[in-house]
Amino acid sequence: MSGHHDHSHHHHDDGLPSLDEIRRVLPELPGPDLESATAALQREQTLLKPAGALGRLEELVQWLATWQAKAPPELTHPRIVVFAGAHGIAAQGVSAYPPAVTGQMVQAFINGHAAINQLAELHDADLRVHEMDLDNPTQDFTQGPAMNEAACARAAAYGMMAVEPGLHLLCLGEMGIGNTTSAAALCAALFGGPASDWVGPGTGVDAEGVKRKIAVVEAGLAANPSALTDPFEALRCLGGQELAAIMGAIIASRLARVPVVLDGFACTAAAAVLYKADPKALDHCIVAHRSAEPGHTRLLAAINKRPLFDFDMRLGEGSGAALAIPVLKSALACHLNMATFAEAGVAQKGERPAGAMH
Ligand SMILES: O=C(O)c1ccc[n+]([C@@H]2O[C@H](COP(=O)([O-])O)[C@@H](O)[C@H]2O)c1
Ligand SMILES: Cc1cc2nc[nH]c2cc1C
Repeated sequence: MSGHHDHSHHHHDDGLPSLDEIRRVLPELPGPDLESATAALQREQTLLKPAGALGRLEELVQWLATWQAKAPPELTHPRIVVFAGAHGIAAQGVSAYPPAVTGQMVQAFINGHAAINQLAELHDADLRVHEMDLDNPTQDFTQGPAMNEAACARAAAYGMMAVEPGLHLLCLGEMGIGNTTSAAALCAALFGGPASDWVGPGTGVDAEGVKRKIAVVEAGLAANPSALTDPFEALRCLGGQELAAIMGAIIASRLARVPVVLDGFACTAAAAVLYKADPKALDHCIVAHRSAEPGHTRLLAAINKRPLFDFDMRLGEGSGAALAIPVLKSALACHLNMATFAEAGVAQKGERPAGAMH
């Protein structure tokens, strides 16, 4: 030990946790609450339906109970958080839209003009939009790390602050022109394989654009050899502020007992950083949908997640995650309000018919 003033863990003067401190929380994250899971399962088994007949709706209620640590679980306070970040590589022509759209869409979210506004309102979810330093895009990662240690840690800590105890569900989303290129580079660093395995059309670039994206991802990996050595280093070198914030929000949710719904490709890529550091770190997360972005299918396999639905969506901004809210509410309404066999006076499986001859 080096005495009282050990500065070896990159403590920042701003009092925010460093990436190393975030890394060291992972082994200490709370596990599943099996008591609540069991209580929810026991009620499920009494309800008026053939055993297992509500399929994944039954699983979802168990999942809510397990990670809220509450039986029955609740879903009157869902929150949707959208983090917006600006990417240096957006200047390389990797998106079908100009970089300025990131800030313009933030304004649209504030004005209630976007798809996510409609979904949040329809499903009574509290929508929060966090704009992350849009005037200061990350560095172009083909030239070196996208973020320095402090910027990445600050973004992660900012994401952690978007979570409060008492929330029943957190739906995560992102907005960031260029971030499918960043996410593809992150996936290639985390899981290997050629850049072409992870790159797709994003907002809708043509075949030439996809080639350009592949070249940018390859150049990014070549310029950041350290990204292959560690998941948090991959995030710092190839990620973006909104992706670091999503990573932080996932950890904070686990600590606050808030189950998490992940959205599409970039959102899942940010989560995959944690999976790579500790496969149990995403046990409190579900992936709402399979994005139309082709790399998402490979990414879902890499983190061992099965999405709830596949609607060919590729919007981002938390839209897929928001669509999981009515599914979860439906599952919970059945769990809370159905009658039991006994209450309804309906015969159980294998019960002897009343008055049957023997
Ligand atoms: O959610 C997805 O899977 C998804 C797939 C393609 C594009 N997006 C959205 O489009 C933006 C990134 O696309 P791009 O082409 O600029 O890299 C970003 O704002 C995302 O929210 C989102
Ligand atoms: C218009 C537009 C809306 C979006 N929402 C999330 N990503 C987006 C990208 C674009 C281009």
